[in-house]
Amino acid sequence: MDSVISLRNVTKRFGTNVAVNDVTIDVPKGRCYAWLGPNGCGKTTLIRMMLGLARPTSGQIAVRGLPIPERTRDALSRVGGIVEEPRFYPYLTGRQNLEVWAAHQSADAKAAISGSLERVHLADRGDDKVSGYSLGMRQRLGVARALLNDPELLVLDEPTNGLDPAGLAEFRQMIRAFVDEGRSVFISSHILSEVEKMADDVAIIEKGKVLAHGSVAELLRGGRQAVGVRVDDPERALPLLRALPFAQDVRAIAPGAFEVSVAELDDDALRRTGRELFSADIGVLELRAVRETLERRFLELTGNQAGELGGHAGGPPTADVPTPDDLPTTEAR
Ligand SMILES: Nc1ncnc2c1ncn2[C@@H]1O[C@H](COP(=O)(O)OP(=O)(O)OP(=O)(O)O)[C@@H](O)[C@H]1O
Repeated sequence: MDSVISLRNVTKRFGTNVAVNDVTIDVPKGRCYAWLGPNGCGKTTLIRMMLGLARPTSGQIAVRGLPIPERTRDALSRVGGIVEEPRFYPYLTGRQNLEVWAAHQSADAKAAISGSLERVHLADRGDDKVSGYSLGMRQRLGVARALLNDPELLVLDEPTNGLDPAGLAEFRQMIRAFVDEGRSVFISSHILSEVEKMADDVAIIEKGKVLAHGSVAELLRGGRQAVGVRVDDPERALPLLRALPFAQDVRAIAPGAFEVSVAELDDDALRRTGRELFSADIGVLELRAVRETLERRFLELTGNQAGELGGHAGGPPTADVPTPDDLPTTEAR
């Protein structure tokens, strides 16, 4: 596989605290790779090491095939990076900030300023002072700066922090456009739903350790699927649902609401579940396909309760729902 970043047994300790723990991954070229984990799991530390800003305690890092830190300068010549929040001179305009930065780079970087501002939809605000920018605009200006050296690889630490829904959608489109041009993007994030929409590949991290990695599609395929129903007569519905030939198990997830786990979630499973309930004259208030999400997968892997990803996860609505004694208990996922 052609990889743009390669990590081999990378560990970083701060005293007894292991911030990054024996990480081995390859980030394929031409894709968006997400490093996903809660606050404090070592995201910034890993990115700092990849950009030559910190040294690993042990292990090897290569970016664009060149070892870090020995060949950092060459390796990063076509890499744009943002570590933590991008910082700017507030009393200068967006364009002037880019000019200051480009002055330390190359003539090409200077020539790329207007194009970069356009790419991040800041062309019309480029001559306003950064002190008047929203957080989302500063994030985008950071990306514009990262684009000045025509990067093959963008490395962005929590780039969607603090963006509103419109800003998020715009950011996602921007990232996808880079990837469509054949560039590679490495982002860190603790926002599961965002990663699911934006990334091709993901590594799920807990306490500096990789719990699982692979393409988002693969990780989701391995997960649980179910038919979700809400009914007006749960007591009569439960035995009917349990008797469905394709039901693997039936979980109560809220008063009157169940999930019937199935091996294959197709229209037929939905149709037959509905028909069974209707024909027993049970009111069906809701009938839906429940597919695996990265959030569920993350919670399964970590055994965490919902919402532990720094308060942004907004987990499945199952964890705190009281469950009738005679029903199978809801597992924290
Ligand atoms: N310079 C440092 N000295 C000592 N400990 C550090 C240092 N930098 C990071 N750590 C510790 O390493 C661990 C990982 O921190 P890091 O900032 O990489 O996590 P993170 O996932 O980026 O968190 P956040 O999302 O909150 O920024 C934390 O326990 C942190 O306290």
